[in-house]
Amino acid sequence: MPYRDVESVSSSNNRLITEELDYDILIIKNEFDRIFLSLTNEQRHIFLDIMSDVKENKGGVFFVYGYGGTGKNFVWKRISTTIRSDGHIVLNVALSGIASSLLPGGRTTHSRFILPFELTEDSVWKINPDDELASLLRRTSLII
Ligand SMILES: Nc1ncnc2c1ncn2[C@@H]1O[C@H](COP(=O)(O)OP(=O)(O)OP(=O)(O)O)[C@@H](O)[C@H]1O
Repeated sequence: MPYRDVESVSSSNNRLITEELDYDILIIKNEFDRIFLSLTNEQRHIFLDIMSDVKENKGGVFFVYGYGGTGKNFVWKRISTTIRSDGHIVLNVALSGIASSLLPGGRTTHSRFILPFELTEDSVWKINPDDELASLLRRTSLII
């Protein structure tokens, strides 16, 4: 018998990873189909650029700018449903609680990454490579 992959064994015991994979794929796929055809050309370009890096595991960083109501959250929903319907992990975070509630499965950045409340220019975020959160980050395809 082959040895079991250490990362996959620890993943199955990791509450944070289990939570992030605990989406109803059928509901996600329905949501995906609903949003699929309605992206504007500009939204489609953003979607394809980001998804291309995600699929090739390139580790890119994107900054998407747009006035209020121009459809940024709409693109995040489309990207999130695409990644989740493939059984992968996307973490949706925002600085404020209200903003995070607009994102599918959203959490505040402080809560998700267990950041210190008092942040200064010199703040350093430490994470132990053996922590559940570190394993979650290793399994994560995209952070929005
Ligand atoms: N391609 C689209 N097809 C249909 N509806 C869309 C599309 N893009 C955006 N919308 C709708 O337009 C409204 C505003 O979009 P959204 O909330 O994504 O904008 P936003 O840029 O994230 O706004 P804000 O910056 O204020 O949070 C929403 O009701 C959204 O469902």
